[in-house]
Amino acid sequence: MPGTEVDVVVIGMGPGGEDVGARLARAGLSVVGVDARLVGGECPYYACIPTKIMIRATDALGEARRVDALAGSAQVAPDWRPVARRIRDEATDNWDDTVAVNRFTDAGGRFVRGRGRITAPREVTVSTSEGEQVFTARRGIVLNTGTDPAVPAIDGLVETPYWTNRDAVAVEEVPASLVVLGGGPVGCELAQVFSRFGSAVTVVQHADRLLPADEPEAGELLAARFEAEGIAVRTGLSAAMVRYESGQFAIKLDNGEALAADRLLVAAGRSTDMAALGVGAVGLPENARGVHTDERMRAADGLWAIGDITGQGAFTHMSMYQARIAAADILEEPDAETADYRAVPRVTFTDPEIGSVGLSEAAARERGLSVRVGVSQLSASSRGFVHKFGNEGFIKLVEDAERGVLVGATSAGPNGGEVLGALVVAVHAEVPTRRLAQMIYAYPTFHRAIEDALSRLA
Ligand SMILES: Cc1cc2nc3c(=O)[nH]c(=O)nc-3n(C[C@H](O)[C@H](O)[C@H](O)COP(=O)(O)OP(=O)(O)OC[C@H]3O[C@@H](n4cnc5c(N)ncnc54)[C@H](O)[C@@H]3O)c2cc1C
Ligand SMILES: NC(=O)c1ccc[n+]([C@@H]2O[C@H](COP(=O)([O-])OP(=O)(O)OC[C@H]3O[C@@H](n4cnc5c(N)ncnc54)[C@H](O)[C@@H]3O)[C@@H](O)[C@H]2O)c1
Repeated sequence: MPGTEVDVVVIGMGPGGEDVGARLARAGLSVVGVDARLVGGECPYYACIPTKIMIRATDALGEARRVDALAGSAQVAPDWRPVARRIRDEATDNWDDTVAVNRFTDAGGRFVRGRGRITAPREVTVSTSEGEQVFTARRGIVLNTGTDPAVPAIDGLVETPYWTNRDAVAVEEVPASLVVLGGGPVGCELAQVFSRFGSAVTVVQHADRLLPADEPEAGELLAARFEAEGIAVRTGLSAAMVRYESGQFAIKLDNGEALAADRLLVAAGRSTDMAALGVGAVGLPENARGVHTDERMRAADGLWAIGDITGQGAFTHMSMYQARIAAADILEEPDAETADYRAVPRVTFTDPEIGSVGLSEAAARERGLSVRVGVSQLSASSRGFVHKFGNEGFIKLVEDAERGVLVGATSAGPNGGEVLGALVVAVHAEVPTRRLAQMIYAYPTFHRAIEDALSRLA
């Protein structure tokens, strides 16, 4: 079928898709952006922004509860309504993307709401509420279709009104009790949010620890804090059966243990459907979990892929980073930047915050590097002494001893994600650990623990 000719079609307008589309349109290309749901993707409407608004409120509650120990007395009466209101009114415009669509069309792009599918090389067919539209993309197609919440194959689960992150961000009332299936970043962040707002929360985690992608010390730290705050954590377990009757979930774990809760949040990872995107039409495997790209984000002739589907880290900053690289390649910019994944930062915004960059100790050893590790506890630092309640955390450094540079680091504790910034520079710029040890670290800060961890490298 002959289609409308344009320069580029962007399928999926997540953070990176919106960015690459606007960059190309501003550069004078004719760009069609296609999204089946909301322009901006998961991050502003269902993920980063609404959950971080929840966490801002949760952190305020956590600090207020420390007043009695530090500064007199404070009565804390959590109220979810301001949180729900901020998410609905300030963050998501009641899940309306008019502002984002206008931002894209003001940049010169054309937006089509519908589901896009690659039907031939450089050809996209979009199913809209008014029928099908076909576009031929002279320069090519950019895929930024993201992921959906994975729903594990558990007996009875799909017949129940379980929540995913998309439901959890829109709740108007905090449930009295909640089971969270999955102890990754989504499960951990939301478990603490609902617990601090009064829910009785149990986290059921299949892996043997919370946040298994991070250093083991991070999972242990978080499990200890969860236990102290009354969040039950069951690791090494999953649900074998789920039922929903009379407003209650009945969950049978695979060790036979029975749990009951008002709500069940499924936070067990993400899924993709490559076959539905039609990647087979350009010779890519349809049963893959994502799309493999080169360092210019090229996936096939006339096809670029960015964001979660590239498997380089499901983060908004990754999607935006790759968008910049893909745009430069499509625009054939001289000396265009290429992708470098040595220093990918990630922060789980629990209290304590868990920030990490680069390789974990185990990953560095698996690569055969000659590893030295240095760990410093924040509670033993001057700032930790001053901070007292809520001072748990650590800095862990992973050095490639042969080259004398850091290849990975973790910063866990109060403002752990902010302290991480210095470590991201160190890993990214390969600053010699000798130079880092000669730096002056302000007293008494949490980041001064980096100096202590450097002195412990062994
Ligand atoms: C609860 C939660 C919290 C998170 N918090 C953070 C955080 O604090 N920091 C962080 O960096 N990351 C966070 N993330 C991850 C972050 O949301 C994603 O990495 C980010 O949204 C980037 O995804 P993306 O660019 O791949 O696309 P997405 O944001 O997933 O967007 C993809 C878009 O493509 C559209 N689409 C899909 N298929 C089609 C199709 N066939 N046709 C048309 N349109 C289609 C979808 O409708 C969607 O709008 C969080 C994720 C979750 C679930
Ligand atoms: N702050 C952030 O940057 C942030 C926040 C949230 C999510 N994210 C990103 O979004 C992505 C999705 O996060 P996520 O936490 O949903 O996924 P995840 O894959 O990181 O974690 C899911 C966890 O669920 C567990 N699990 C899987 N099946 C299970 C089952 N049947 N029963 C019990 N546990 C089970 C796994 O062991 C795993 O640890 C991640 O890649 C993450 O990096 C980032």
